[in-house]
Amino acid sequence: MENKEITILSNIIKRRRSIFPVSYTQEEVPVEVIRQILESANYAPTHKLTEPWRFIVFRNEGKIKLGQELARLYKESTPSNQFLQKKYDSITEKAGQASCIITLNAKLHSDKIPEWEELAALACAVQNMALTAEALQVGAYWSSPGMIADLKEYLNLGEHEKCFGLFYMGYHNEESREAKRTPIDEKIKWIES
Ligand SMILES: Cc1cc2nc3c(=O)[nH]c(=O)nc-3n(C[C@H](O)[C@H](O)[C@H](O)COP(=O)(O)O)c2cc1C
Repeated sequence: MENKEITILSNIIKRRRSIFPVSYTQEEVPVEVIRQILESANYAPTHKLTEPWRFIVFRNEGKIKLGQELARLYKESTPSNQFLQKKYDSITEKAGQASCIITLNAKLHSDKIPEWEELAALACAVQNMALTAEALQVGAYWSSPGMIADLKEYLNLGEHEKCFGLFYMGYHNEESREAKRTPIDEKIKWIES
């Protein structure tokens, strides 16, 4: 008998693609849908149950201001001979195109476990979000521009909190596309004796 659960899960995993703001429609992702996506994040595995994932959801004027701050940080941190006006403009444009931007933060517990384990747990949480978004037909992608290292003050993060990315989301009109991956067999070694 066909196992429906594995078929559904496998389809969602393989179908999920990073969908970028340029493809988002202007239809708003409702707060309940955002909450449903974040609820999935909360079920990620977590060593010593530190549950390090923390999120700040930017919508409406909030996301526009975040875009302006990211653009300002880009300008501030880029030598004038490397500064690109096109890139500067695209940062605020992306914030305008997205329905919401979620900052992907982690609360570190350096007395309990190393930072990489907290980051790994956050990444598991983000994958849960991405798969849930796909199942709800919401486009999303994890963005990790250099400016996130300088966002701490703007985000008012605690002493032990760190930002590891931005999760852009929006309904979209993109055709489904195949994943670009080399075969898994090239990445597995079997040892049986
Ligand atoms: C930790 C992490 C950071 C990423 N940062 C960026 C980024 O800054 N810019 C970008 O265009 N894509 C970023 N991506 C998305 C990748 O480009 C994308 O996952 C990859 O091209 C594979 O495509 P797929 O997600 O559609 O399978 C990031 C993905 C991960 C997991």
